[in-house]
Amino acid sequence: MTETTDALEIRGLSAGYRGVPAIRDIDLRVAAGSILALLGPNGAGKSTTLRAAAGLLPALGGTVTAAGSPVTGSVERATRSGLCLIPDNRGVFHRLTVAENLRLAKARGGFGPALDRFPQLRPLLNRRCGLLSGGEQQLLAIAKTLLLRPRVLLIDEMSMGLSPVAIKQILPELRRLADEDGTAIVLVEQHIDQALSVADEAVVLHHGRVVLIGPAADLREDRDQIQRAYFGDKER
Ligand SMILES: Nc1ncnc2c1ncn2[C@@H]1O[C@H](COP(=O)(O)OP(=O)(O)OP(=O)(O)O)[C@@H](O)[C@H]1O
Repeated sequence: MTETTDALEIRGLSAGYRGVPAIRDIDLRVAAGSILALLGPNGAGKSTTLRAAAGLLPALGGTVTAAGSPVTGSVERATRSGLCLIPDNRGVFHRLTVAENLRLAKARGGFGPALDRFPQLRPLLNRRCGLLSGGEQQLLAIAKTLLLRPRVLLIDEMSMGLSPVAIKQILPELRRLADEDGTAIVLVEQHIDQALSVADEAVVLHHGRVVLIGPAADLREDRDQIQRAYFGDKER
């Protein structure tokens, strides 16, 4: 990629529920074509960070910029700037078929390009989404989002409920999306090794704050550092 500006820039972001911050002063930058693994123990604030970045939660402080445009606190502006969130429930409609779910993306050229990328979905087109496996549902969620040509893709709990085989199938697709389409991806993951295997950079949150940030390649070699961050040791 020749683009050098960050596709997603989060500065000093605080957000929470009923006015009580669950994340504080979060700084994150993700370049186009890059994958950031957002890690941390249960309740650290990973989902809250994604929701606030996507405008689903108002910011109590700080700013979010997507593809160069200010989008803080606005789903509409975030969507217009090409920011998409795949929530932990995948955001697919269980009573609709795979084809109907894909049609909802209202892609100008139809949903053919999504099937070219994920041919495994072709034989499932007429199946109701509720009858798909977890991995197939996640592939559908990614395929549907891909039709929107996201510049920034936020994925919450990517591998929740998926078998190791399904995870191994999906992670390279995310890498391809970043490498070939230049999409900036933030991946919230409980499986640290899987996340580090595909990410360029990783951030660990603890009690709503960033406690560790570094290149994924370095953190793969130094698991102790990640371990300590999960217990709240701040190393940056
Ligand atoms: N809807 C809500 N209302 C009130 N508090 C919430 C709500 N959602 C999350 N929280 C609280 O905000 C904090 C951060 O939660 P969040 O879901 O962002 O953490 P997480 O890192 O994604 O956790 P997990 O890995 O368990 O999904 C937690 O203390 C949680 O209890």
